[in-house]
Amino acid sequence: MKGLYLSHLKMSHFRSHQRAEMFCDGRPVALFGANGAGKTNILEAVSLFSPGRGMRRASAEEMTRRPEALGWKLRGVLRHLGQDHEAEIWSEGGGARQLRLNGKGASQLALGQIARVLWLVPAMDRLWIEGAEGRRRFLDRMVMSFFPAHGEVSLTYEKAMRERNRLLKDQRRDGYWYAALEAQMAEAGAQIMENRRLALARVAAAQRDAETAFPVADLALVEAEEMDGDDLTAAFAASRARDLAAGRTLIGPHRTDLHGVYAAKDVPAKDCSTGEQKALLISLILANGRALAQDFGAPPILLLDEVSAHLDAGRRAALYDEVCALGAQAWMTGTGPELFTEFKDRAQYFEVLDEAGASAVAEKDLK
Ligand SMILES: Nc1ncnc2c1ncn2[C@@H]1O[C@H](COP(=O)(O)OP(=O)(O)OP(=O)(O)O)[C@@H](O)[C@H]1O
Repeated sequence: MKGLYLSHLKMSHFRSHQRAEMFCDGRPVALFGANGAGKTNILEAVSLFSPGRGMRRASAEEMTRRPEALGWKLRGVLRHLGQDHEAEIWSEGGGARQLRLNGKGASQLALGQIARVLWLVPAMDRLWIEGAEGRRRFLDRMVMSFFPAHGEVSLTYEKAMRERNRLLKDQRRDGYWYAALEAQMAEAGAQIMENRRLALARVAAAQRDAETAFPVADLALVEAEEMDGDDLTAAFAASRARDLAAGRTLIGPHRTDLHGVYAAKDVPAKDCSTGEQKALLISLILANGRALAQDFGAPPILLLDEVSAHLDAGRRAALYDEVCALGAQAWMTGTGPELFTEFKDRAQYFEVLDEAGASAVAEKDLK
C-alpha cells in the first residue's frame, strides 16, 4: 500500500489549463511535453495541496487562467494510509484561496496533517549562492513537513515582529508595548528554533543511515546561539537600543541562515559545481522523504521540476531507483519521454500538450 499520493487531480481555469483531469495510481508521475506546455503549472497545482503559498508563491489572481477566467478551482483526492480525503481549493474573482476538506471548510493545518509535499524547482538552482531568505524558506518547508504547525508559529512570530518594527520605526520608547510583543516573539521564536534543530537532526540521521548515490550534505544553522524563550526575551530587551537605531529587529530566528557543506569533500555548498549543488539538494529532499516515511508511515509527495534533464544517465537511474524504493509519488517533468526510460514500467506517463491555446493532459502507455 502506498502511503500518500494524489489519486485524482482536476484543474479548472488554473493557469494554462482550462480543464484537465488526471487519475494516478501512486507510481511516480512523469510529465513530458514541449516548453510552455503547462507541465510546471501541474506541479504548482499539486503543491497547493500542502499548506503555504505553493511552489511559485504566486497570488490567487496570478493563477487564474488568462484572459477570460474569473477564478480557478482544483479538486484532488489524497489517498493517505489507505484513506481517501477529498480536497477542493479555489479562488473566486482572484480573491483569497479557499479550502474544503471532505466537504467541509478546513484550515491549512488540517491539510498539512495529511499532505506533505516537498519540491525541487529550477529557481532553487542558486539556493546556496543567493541570499539567506531562499535558504530560510527551504529550511522552513523542511521543518513544516515534520511539524505542520510550524507555519502558524512562524506567522505569529512575524506578526508580532512587524508590530515591533513599526514601534522601532516610529522611534517609540514605551517599554510596556515592547515587552508585550517581545514576550510573544520569544515564545514563538523559541519554538521555531527548536523545530528547526529537531528537523535538521532527523534529516541528518536519514542521510547517514541510508545507502544513496547522492552526496551527504551537512547542514548547520547559522544563528547567534541556541536560545530558549527566556534567553530570547532577554536578548530582545537588550537589543532595543540597537534596534531603535536601525529601525528594525536585528536579532531572532528571522535572521537565521542555513549553511550547507558537501561532507565527503568538506567544501561549502556555495563553492561546489552546479551539478554538485543540485545533487546536494536532491540528497536532502530524499533524506527528508525517508525521515518522514519512518516517522509518519508515509513518504511525502515530491515535485521534481526539470531535474531529470540535468542529471547524467547513471544519476538519473539512481534517482528513479531511490524514489521507487521510498515509495513516493514523485511528479517529474521533462521535454520528452526519453528522459524517463530508466523508470520502465515503474512510472505513469502523461503527455502535456498546448495546442492553439487549449491544453490537454493524456496518459500514455510507454514503458
Ligand atoms: N494565469 C495564466 N493563464 C494562462 N496561461 C498562463 C498563466 N500563467 C502561466 N501561463 C502560461 O503557462 C505556460 C507555462 O507553463 P509551464 O511553466 O507549466 O510550462 P512547462 O511545460 O513547465 O514548460 P518548460 O518546459 O518550458 O518549463 C506559459 O505559456 C504561460 O504563458
